[in-house]
Amino acid sequence: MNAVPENLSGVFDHVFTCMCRARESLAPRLSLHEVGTITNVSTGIAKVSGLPGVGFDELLEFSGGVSGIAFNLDEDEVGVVLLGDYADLRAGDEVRRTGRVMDVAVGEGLLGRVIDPLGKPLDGLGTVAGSARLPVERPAVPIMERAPVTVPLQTGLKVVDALIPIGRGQRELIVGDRQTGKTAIALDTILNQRGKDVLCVYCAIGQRASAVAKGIAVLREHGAMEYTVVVVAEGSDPSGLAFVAPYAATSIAEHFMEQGRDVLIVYDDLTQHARAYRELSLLLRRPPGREAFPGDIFYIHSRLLERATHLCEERGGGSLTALPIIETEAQNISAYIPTNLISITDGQIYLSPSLFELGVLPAVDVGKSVSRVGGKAQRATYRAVAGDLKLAYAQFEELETFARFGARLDAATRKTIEHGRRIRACLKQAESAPVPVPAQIVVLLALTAGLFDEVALEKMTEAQLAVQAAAEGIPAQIAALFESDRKLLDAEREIIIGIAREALKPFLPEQKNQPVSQA
Ligand SMILES: Nc1ncnc2c1ncn2[C@@H]1O[C@H](COP(=O)(O)OP(=O)(O)OP(=O)(O)O)[C@@H](O)[C@H]1O
Repeated sequence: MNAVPENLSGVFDHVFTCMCRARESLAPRLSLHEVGTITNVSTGIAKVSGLPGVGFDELLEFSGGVSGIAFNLDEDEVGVVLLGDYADLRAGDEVRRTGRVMDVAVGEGLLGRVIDPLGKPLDGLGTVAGSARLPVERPAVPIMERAPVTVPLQTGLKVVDALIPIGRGQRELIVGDRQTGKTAIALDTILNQRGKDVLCVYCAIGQRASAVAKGIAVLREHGAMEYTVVVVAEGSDPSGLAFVAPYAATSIAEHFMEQGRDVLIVYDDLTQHARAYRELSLLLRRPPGREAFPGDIFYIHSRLLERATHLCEERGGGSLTALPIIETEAQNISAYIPTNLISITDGQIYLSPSLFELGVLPAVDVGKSVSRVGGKAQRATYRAVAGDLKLAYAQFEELETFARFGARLDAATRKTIEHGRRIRACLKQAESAPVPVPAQIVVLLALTAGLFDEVALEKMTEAQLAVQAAAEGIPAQIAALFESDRKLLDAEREIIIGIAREALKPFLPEQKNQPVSQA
């Protein structure tokens, strides 16, 4: 306690100071809150008046805990996209400004969780413990802070890793008709990141609840949820949630990337995202353009995918690889949304319904697929084998069309076709069964060396599984080279081919199944 001064004026001073302090502590703290009213509510949209100071993208609070984003700022009305159940909202209800933009919880606590784009848990495992919050809309990393794509992101799918390689920090589109295995490719890639120090974010947009549950079950079954965050906006959720879902998922992924981690994000799928945005824009009476999409439909996807990158060393060297999925109708990849996405991304994996019907799974059409930057990230061993393979496969596809007409073929052409059929058989792969790098390399080397050419087509699946299993026998010092930038020496190649030859013995015709002399 302060001592009371001895002279009288000092006492007055002291009393006065105390009174001032007391008044300050009693004074009510006033802060201004703008409160508006709803003038109209329709499907996922509200019109609000009486908020003259509201900013674009500002988060607004409605009664019942529903939030919304200020989307259209007109002179006397604000068009708001609703982010929750709007059934109880009525014209005349109050709307409050929050003075902030929408943000989402981020951090390690989200790994293994299934959440909605607002960060609410959907898995019944209690509240989500984020370590920080980040705005859902963030500017992309400036060019000067980006590094070239140099490290491969193994998908575990032979056809992709060998022929359409993806690098960490790349954006590779997965495009195809309905039910052609688009989700399966993305999920397999996530499964293959187990033990590879890559965190994953799977963002399901506008899908049926059963399809999402199936995907999550696959991830759980293979122990992939430990390093994965699942962000879900189901088909039955308001369009506003579907619209913000990929941005929120990207902020979650970016947080890991900024800590120097490698991250993979899957957007399944952006066709539904574009449709949700079209619905909101039409309800907000924005002018429709081609296919009734609003004028800024390209921008909503480019600003999203531009956030995927490989950061330079000064920024921690993390990376964010994006696998957006797009659904086409009747194989029309030149429709509006697919062409937009093709031009934004660094390549595409095209899935063909005709290959799917023929049972060539994954149904990747190698001719229409491309990876514009991943080739530079591909390891030297892969590049050496994959170069020959791509050429041989392209030749085969061309010749196969002629062969269908029953034309009489010369011996060389027949050989090319038979070899091509074996390449196709080797690139087939079951779902949820990613193949590790050594097993892929031994199969690909055996293929290019023509070892499979003597195996009957109907025995190919079994034969290549045997070769894959034999990869266990590759000496450790050679297996270590697969991760390095050095090409295999001829002697090392021979060792691997010898292992494959041994594994293939039981599948060769009788007369060939003799002990092979070294000569
Ligand atoms: N490599 C594979 N081997 C066997 N079956 C597969 C393979 N890839 C996909 N499938 C099967 O094909 C079907 C369609 O796969 P998926 O759901 O991934 O396709 P989609 O194109 O994502 O479908 P949608 O258009 O509904 O999103 C599924 O039943 C899946 O099990």
